[in-house]
Amino acid sequence: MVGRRATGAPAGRGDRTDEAVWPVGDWGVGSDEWGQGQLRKVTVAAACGCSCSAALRVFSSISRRGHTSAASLLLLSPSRPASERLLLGPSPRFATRLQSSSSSSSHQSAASARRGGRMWSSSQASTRGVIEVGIVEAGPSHFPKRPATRNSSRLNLSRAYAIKSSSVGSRTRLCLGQCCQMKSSNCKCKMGWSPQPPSGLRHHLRVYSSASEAVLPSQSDFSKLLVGNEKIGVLLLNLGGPETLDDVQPFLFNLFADPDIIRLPRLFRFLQKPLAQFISVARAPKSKEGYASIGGGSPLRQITDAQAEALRKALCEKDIPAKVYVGMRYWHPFTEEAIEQIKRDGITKLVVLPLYPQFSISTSGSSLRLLESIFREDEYLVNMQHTVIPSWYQREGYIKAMATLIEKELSTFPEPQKVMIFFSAHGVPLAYVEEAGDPYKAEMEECVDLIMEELEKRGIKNSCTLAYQSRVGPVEWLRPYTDETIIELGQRRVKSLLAVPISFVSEHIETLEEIDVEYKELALESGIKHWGRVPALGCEPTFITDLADAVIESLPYVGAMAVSNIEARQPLVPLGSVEELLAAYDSKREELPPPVTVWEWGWTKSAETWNGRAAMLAVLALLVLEVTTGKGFLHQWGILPLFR
Ligand SMILES: C=CC1=C(C)c2cc3[nH]c(cc4nc(cc5[nH]c(cc1n2)c(C)c5CCC(=O)O)C(CCC(=O)O)=C4C)c(C)c3C=C
Ligand SMILES: [Fe+2]
Repeated sequence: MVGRRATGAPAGRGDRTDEAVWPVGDWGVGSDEWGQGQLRKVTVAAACGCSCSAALRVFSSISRRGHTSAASLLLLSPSRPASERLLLGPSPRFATRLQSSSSSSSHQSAASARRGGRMWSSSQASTRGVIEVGIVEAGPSHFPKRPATRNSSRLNLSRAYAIKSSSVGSRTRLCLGQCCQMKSSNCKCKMGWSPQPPSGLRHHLRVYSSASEAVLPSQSDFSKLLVGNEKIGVLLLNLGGPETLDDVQPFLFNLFADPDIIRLPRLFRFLQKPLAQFISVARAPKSKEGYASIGGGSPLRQITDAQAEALRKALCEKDIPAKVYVGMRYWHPFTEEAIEQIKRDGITKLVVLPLYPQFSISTSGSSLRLLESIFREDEYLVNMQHTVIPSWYQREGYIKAMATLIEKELSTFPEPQKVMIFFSAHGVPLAYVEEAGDPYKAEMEECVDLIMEELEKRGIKNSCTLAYQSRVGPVEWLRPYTDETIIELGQRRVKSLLAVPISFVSEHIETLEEIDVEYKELALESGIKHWGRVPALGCEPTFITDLADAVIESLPYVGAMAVSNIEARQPLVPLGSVEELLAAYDSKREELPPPVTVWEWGWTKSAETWNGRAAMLAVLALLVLEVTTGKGFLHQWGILPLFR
């Protein structure tokens, strides 16, 4: 990855919407509940990015339920020429792009081509604020009445509102961000739900029905449409960290007892807790040293709480009254505690938002797995509608916020254009990516591409590198390693490095100690003359606003539709239920080899690690023996007494 450069602008970003391509007469909302049997034509449309994938997901749900024979889905993106319509067959897998060849070259950037040319992917759409329309046509026989289910992810087409914003263009964002922003001092919903959204908001929203077309009156504005009588909750998921030095060992125990962190083969699962106990006790002294050096505990809780409050305010300013909860995976406030509070508050719609921009089995995946087990066993939660935003590294607001931080930090260097931008991501064991299909590495690389593209648009053309930090244990992790890369860059006479922590959105031990202290020291020793570090996003306003937009964009789909990303051929679905996301993921997953018991002889990469460790142990044992007994090779050769 060293020296990778991102070129070109993503397709369609910033394109002006052409009203002419909107088949206005043809689209509308099926006002019937799913399965009334009267629906001849249903249009699923929504603004702002999630629509394309949402339409795909509706279509895919229909396909999966066997109602496919006459159904077809036409996706129209107003930010693209009419020639780029997608006609989807019985499954999105067989998507055919109509007349795509004529337009693809002009609209597909090098970066999107590198990412597989997913011109219709929701991730790109949501990055761009595109409005897209999907039309499902089917006769009554294709919409048989569905029995009511307890499944929280049931498909309910009446919830798929058609929304059209009059201010079309690259920044449509459901209109809310532009014409309805209120100053935080005006924010009425301090701690709960405002009974009525403020009146006088002009959303320019039009809701179409298959029979008629009507402009929404102001009191039935968009936020009311989304919120209605629902009590909306947002659950922020994060890892958690020890708040005192006494918390360190039990925190480490919780972490290593997680089968998504230390993966043992089924047969050895009974060893999970004893192993966690052993490793946590063994690692605690080193970890404690680290936490002691950053003030005696992790700042993660405080920062995440502040982000939750900032997000609540941002949502409130956008007329979406919601409660925001924090659920940590390995320390207080535990996810279980957050869920109890959600139940006590009577939340009816929940948006689950992991605070990791990129998805990994070991982070968001682990928290979702926990949620799944909690949801499955609880009557209230089974019936509560929810959706998950599994990763959001591609969102425009996040990318721009990161670019702005980098730009600002670059300007502090004596020669900004000569600085190498050093993206350092938390690593994961290689087997997660190569054997278990963790999308983490792919998402990380795409994320770096997007940030570099954004910087390039601002005229910043520095070189960059991506490496992985914080490896733990004897297995091989994602390469290149941060420490080795720093040394290599020093040898290549790179003189200025700007470290960018890319997998975290808050400061914690791995930024404050590992990057700021250990890697800085290593860099200076390796010949780097100028070192800088970009701060984590924390409560940076552009970032928080973007998270709020992500939540708002997901609301029409809470409980309405969810389908596997794999089925829809997305890099990762922007939305889905916990259950379906994990089901999709699990169906692809292979059992990982055990991380600790792997032993290979020969000169493979992992054998190198193990053989090296075995040799070190043997040498150490000989040394101890020699020092304690005073006999051995070193004494015979007269070497050891020299050190006395
Ligand atoms: C994207 C972020 C993270 C990934 C991926 C991740 C994977 C991962 N981590 C460990 C082991 C440890 N992680 C520890 C702390 C820690 N890790 C992350 C983030 C990711 N981990 C955070 C935010 C924190 C909390 C830091 C804090 O301030 O408290 C620790 C404890 C700290 C230490 O002793 O170094 C360990 C251990 C593994 C094994 C893993 C993937 C399998
Ligand atoms: Fe970690």
